[in-house]
Amino acid sequence: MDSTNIRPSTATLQDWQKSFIDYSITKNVLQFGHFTLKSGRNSPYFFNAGKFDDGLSQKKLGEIYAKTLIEAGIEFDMVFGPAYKGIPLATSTVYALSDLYDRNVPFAFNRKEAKDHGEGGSIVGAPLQGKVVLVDDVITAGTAIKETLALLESYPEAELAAAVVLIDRQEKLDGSELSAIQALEKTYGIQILAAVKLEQIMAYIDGSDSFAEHLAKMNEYREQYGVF
Ligand SMILES: O=P(O)(O)OC[C@H]1O[C@H](OP(=O)(O)OP(=O)(O)O)[C@H](O)[C@@H]1O
Ligand SMILES: O=C(O)c1cc(=O)[nH]c(=O)[nH]1
Repeated sequence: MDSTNIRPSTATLQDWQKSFIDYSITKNVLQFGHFTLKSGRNSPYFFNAGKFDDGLSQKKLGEIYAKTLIEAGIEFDMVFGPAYKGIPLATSTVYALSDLYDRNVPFAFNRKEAKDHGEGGSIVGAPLQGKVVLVDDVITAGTAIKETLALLESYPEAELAAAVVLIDRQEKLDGSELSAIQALEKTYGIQILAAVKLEQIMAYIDGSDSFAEHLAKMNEYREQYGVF
């Protein structure tokens, strides 16, 4: 790519966001290479929250979700984690809400395949009711959030009040100029919060020689699929 096409970064980063991105790189959660996304797009980077695979990681993540929710003043009654990667995130979030904010919040998660023995069903945990906050790792096309909205249609006492993700990939939906977050907020009126946006990840690695090649590929990807 011609370097004159690279848009200068205007993204600002708070210290905790820098620490989080740095930690994600250290844990190999934030990876660079060739990845096929659920949407079918070929991405030069991937955020694999499954590599947050120990107690300290989950503690840090729980704190980020809890802080994001509380500081945004979101009103909620329970937390929902969509399978699979949303499941540990939901437990870490409610643990942090209890530990740091003295709020004992119920949580639930789904099974990808309904169980037909034992307790049965596809929802595990607290009854789905009241204002639900979804926690997930990444938003790309918003499919996971739309699936949760569809699931909640069977639970008239529950409404999706908000969603919190770690990473907003800031990608245009096919045939649209809107990102998944913009489209979901517009269509369903739900608030979606992201701890870190792609532009902030790019600003963080900008200037580091070891990431220069990856950054160039991310710029190309962003020119093709990104919202600005
Ligand atoms: O915004 P979207 O286009 O839905 O993409 C993001 C979703 O994709 C991944 O989950 P995946 O469906 O791969 O399932 P997993 O949690 O079982 O890995 C990721 O954990 C998000 O939930
Ligand atoms: O869009 C996806 O499928 C996706 C992107 C990403 O960065 N991480 C992830 O788990 N899924």
